[in-house]
Amino acid sequence: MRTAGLTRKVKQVVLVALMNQPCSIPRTVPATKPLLLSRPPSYAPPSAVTFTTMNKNEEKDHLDGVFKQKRALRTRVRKALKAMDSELRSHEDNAIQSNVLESPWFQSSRRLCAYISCSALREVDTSKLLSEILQNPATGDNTQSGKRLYVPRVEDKNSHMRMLNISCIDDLVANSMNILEPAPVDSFGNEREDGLAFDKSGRRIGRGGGYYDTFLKKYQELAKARDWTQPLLVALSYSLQIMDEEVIAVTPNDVSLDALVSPAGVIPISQAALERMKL
Ligand SMILES: Nc1nc2c(c(=O)[nH]1)N(C=O)[C@@H](CNc1ccc(C(=O)N[C@@H](CCC(=O)O)C(=O)O)cc1)CN2
Ligand SMILES: Nc1ncnc2c1ncn2[C@@H]1O[C@H](COP(=O)(O)OP(=O)(O)OP(=O)(O)O)[C@@H](O)[C@H]1O
Repeated sequence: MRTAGLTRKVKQVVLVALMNQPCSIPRTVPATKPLLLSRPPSYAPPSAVTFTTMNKNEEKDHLDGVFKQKRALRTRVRKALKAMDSELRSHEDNAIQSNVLESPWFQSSRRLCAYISCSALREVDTSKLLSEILQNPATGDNTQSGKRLYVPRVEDKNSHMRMLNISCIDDLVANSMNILEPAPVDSFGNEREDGLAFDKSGRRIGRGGGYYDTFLKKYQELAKARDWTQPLLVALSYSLQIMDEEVIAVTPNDVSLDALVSPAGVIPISQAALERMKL
């Protein structure tokens, strides 16, 4: 991964696509009351799966159970999102983006990784955030002011995704899934800079491709090896996507969130988020 220009003190934030990525919140977290989409499934695995106590067959059965639960939850959340009232959706899109724009951690961040929302997939809108970031660009290697934006580009079907730097919305073209993403080279034929990353806490579930988990794990390891500050992993979430704790089944490969932004406000989860967000 090319990481030119990333320094350990630079403030980085990653905004995660939360189309059907419900998150569980520890009960100790203040702020908004989590909405329970459904009752917890009868089979709720522990958060840290202790594979060491399982033999190979038990491990396989356990993982199959977890993936089955994830599929069922994805289907339920997808349906709830499709049925969501369009006025409520638009109200929540605005509230979530305002909450991000008003946050000191967003304002002070210098490198942001954000998904390009796809309304057909009912993802929380990011258009206002993207415009704000692109209107206030960092110039050259100056990381003291302005922001750099990195957006996802799927590289192959083996869950590989990169986060590439763009400086203008016109840098994006629709891919085979009808999601906008950047070409690997810019209009001058130069390779785009890539980079980004995260930390531990809130559970999440994605679309099942493993793209985010693979990417985040790799970046976390890189940041650790280079002694960089771990970036904040922040999920944008409609109210109905926020689950009670332990509802989401996880495997050891699932990367946890630092914080959620719901229409009602910012919900810090990890210690890193509590420190950086200082509510
Ligand atoms: N805006 C956005 N960009 C993103 C992602 C994302 O979830 N949202 N990704 C995150 O991985 C990566 C692309 N992966 C994707 C994986 C599945 C689908 C998708 O359309 N899934 C359908 C179900 C398809 C099926 O029937 O299996 C869906 O979720 O409804 C889209 C993107 C990178 N870019
Ligand atoms: N029964 C299974 N055993 C082992 N691996 C599986 C099984 N079912 C699915 N997988 C794989 O696990 C990977 C990650 O799935 P997971 O549910 O963690 O994705 P996700 O967190 O929803 O995706 P993303 O990280 O893109 O948001 C996928 O590549 C999937 O193919």
